[in-house]
Amino acid sequence: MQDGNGLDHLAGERAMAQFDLQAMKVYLAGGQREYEISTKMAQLVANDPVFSKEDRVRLARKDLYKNSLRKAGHAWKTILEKGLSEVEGLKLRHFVDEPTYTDLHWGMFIPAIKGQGTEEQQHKWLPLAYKMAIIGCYAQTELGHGSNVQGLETTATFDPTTDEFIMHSPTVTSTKWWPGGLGKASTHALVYARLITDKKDHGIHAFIAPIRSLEDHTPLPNVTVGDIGVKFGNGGYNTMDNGFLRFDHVRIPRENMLMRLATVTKDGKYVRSNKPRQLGYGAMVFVRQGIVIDASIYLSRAVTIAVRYSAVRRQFGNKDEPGELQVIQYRTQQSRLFPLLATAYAYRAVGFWMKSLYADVMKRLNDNDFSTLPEVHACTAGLKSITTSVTADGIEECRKLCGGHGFLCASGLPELYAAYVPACTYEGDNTILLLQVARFLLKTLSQVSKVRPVGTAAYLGNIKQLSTQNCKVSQGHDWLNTSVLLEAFEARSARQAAAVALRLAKGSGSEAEFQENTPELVESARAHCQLILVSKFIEQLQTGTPEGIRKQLEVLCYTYAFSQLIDNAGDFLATGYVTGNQIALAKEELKHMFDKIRPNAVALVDAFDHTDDYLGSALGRYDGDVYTHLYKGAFKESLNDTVVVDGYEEYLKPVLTQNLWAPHSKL
Ligand SMILES: CC/C=C\C/C=C\C/C=C\C/C=C\CC/C=C/C(=O)SCCNC(=O)CCNC(=O)[C@H](O)C(C)(C)COP(=O)(O)OP(=O)(O)OC[C@H]1O[C@@H](n2cnc3c(N)ncnc32)[C@H](O)[C@@H]1OP(=O)(O)O
Ligand SMILES: Cc1cc2nc3c(=O)[nH]c(=O)nc-3n(C[C@H](O)[C@H](O)[C@H](O)COP(=O)(O)OP(=O)(O)OC[C@H]3O[C@@H](n4cnc5c(N)ncnc54)[C@H](O)[C@@H]3O)c2cc1C
Repeated sequence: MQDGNGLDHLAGERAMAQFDLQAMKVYLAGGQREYEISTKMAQLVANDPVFSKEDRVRLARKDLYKNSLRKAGHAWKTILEKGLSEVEGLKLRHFVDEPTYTDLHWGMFIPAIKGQGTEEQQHKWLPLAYKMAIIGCYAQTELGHGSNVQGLETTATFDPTTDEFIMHSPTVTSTKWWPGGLGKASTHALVYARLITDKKDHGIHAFIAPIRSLEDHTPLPNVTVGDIGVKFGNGGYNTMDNGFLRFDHVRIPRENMLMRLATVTKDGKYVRSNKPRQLGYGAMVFVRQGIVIDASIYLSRAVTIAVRYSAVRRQFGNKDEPGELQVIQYRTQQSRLFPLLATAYAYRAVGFWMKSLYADVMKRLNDNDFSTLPEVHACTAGLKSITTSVTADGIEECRKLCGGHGFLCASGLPELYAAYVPACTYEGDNTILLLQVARFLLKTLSQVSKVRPVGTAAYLGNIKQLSTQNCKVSQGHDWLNTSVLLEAFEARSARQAAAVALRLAKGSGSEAEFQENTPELVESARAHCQLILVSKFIEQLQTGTPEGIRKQLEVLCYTYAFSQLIDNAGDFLATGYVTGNQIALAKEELKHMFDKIRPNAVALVDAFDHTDDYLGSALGRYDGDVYTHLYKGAFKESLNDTVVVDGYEEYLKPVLTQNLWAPHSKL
């Protein structure tokens, strides 16, 4: 999608491409219809001055937030006026590209009501939420507890005399802290609190609490609410009003407890449904599955900037070629950049699969089949963890790949990083989530002789074979076989999981021993997730990929798998499945892959189809006209509003003129 001003500095690069660019764009968008919607919504946002991202990094917090409210309001107005569908509206908000209260309203508040509300409750709340007559947030985390959801302290005590719950924040640490949209925008909070009936604590349940007046937006009586303060980076996540919230014996009607999983009757009786209580964590599972595609999008933005810039940037030369070399020609640049490009493609493919996995589990849950829930939980938690960690590190690596200019906000990369890096913490701290995967693996292994593992854990059913047979690769091209690659990842993961399971089984079963082994447990969870990523990327390729792009996708898939193998060579070697020589052969194959990517690199990032507006980067411009725009950009800097800087008279002039006393001068 070219929106540069004519001259294409990257035309030579684009002419080298060896695949069907349009087919790749459609593939990455998830289909022809999705491609058309994306294109339309991207242009709609790019052409509307209200959505401009200019100056975002220079705005003070108050202005930044107000501007963000303006954009969110304008987005909603646009959706209504143009009669956009739900999918179009979602895409439009995506291209507005600012974290804001609507993310939580649509992404967590509504899904939680759908998942945990009875039909009657859905009937009451969803129409209000869908037309945004109320704005909701997801208020789970407190000052004292985030990861440990069972440790939350807010109470909801049932009062049968009035048929109400009394919401209360008994300690400082019980203050709700972090919920996005809570600080200034929300009228309602989905509050996770300890349910107490007749002095009995039934654990954590969800309640809808009105927190601000629908008349004038002031906090309701006995509700203390506000924004928690400025966060990391300029712009970034500061467009979001992450908030605090305290209740001082605030009464809400009994019907405001979401009662699909458990009910409190009028006379105060607590009745659990026969559904697993983990369904109360459903909104987190929903967002975690969506985060995988999101990771691909963020990483692809950074990679687009770094690839285009690396093709424009020239440093040094060699005696064999005239002029200076494009930095993308350097093997070191390729070995840092191309695996990230391949990773962005891998996460896209796996993200598509995640959507189908989620759709499948939802269908099963509707039919009261809960059998795949543990596997889906482990999968969404693990892939959320790996993809966000890799993406955050990848954005930072792309910044370094752009040299000094990457450090300028004009590169778009600092802000991208600041907006993205909290993904490693929200929706579950990444280590906590890997420990969940590890627990799942241990449980699966402990039952393997009785219960055949399914889905992404099915390979653990072959644990004996995977533990005894070693890798057969003897020449480089032996690695160019997806079964060989898959078996390597399966064997490494199975062996790592079995080793730590065995060590724990030999012990006393104490919590201390478990804690002692958590580093190995996290490593084994990571190995399992890397296997899922490689195997699902391969599987997606093998199911109906158009001819014009298959070869390139295969190259990217091998690049991804080989770079994972090499980056984790220590683990692979330690399991004894592969030898040092086999790893060395994979390294050679990876270089061959880089040679195949090189002529296609710019086209492969063009296929992500990011507009210049969405990228917001002088380095990543479609037309490659980097230097002109970096230079022009400097004149937008507020320090350059005046030729002589504000502060000269007070602070610079005295330094320059009061030279009577010069203690360091020897003259
Ligand atoms: C439209 C949007 C679509 C997509 C979004 C796309 C992109 C998103 C972009 C932006 C997102 C926007 C904003 C993000 C804002 C952020 C919001 C938040 O951060 S909300 C708060 C999130 N908090 C957490 O994630 C807390 C992490 N902690 C936990 O999840 C749990 O408490 C933990 C699992 C760690 C607790 O462990 P434990 O004490 O052991 O658990 P418990 O006793 O409760 O349960 C034990 C039992 O249950 C299993 N289990 C745990 N979680 C789940 C689950 N989610 N589903 C199913 N099962 C679960 C657990 O494995 C264990 O099982 P066993 O008994 O061992 O079998
Ligand atoms: C930008 C942003 C937006 C957010 N939005 C929301 C929101 O909308 N709604 C909401 O409810 N919450 C929200 N949160 C909160 C978020 O979900 C929590 O911060 C997150 O779940 C991590 O919990 P924590 O802060 O308690 O971290 P902690 O659990 O205190 O983690 C601190 C450190 O301790 C380690 N650790 C903790 N327990 C263990 C253990 N058992 N074993 C080993 N290591 C451990 C962690 O790995 C981490 O390194 C948001 C957070 C951020 C940053």
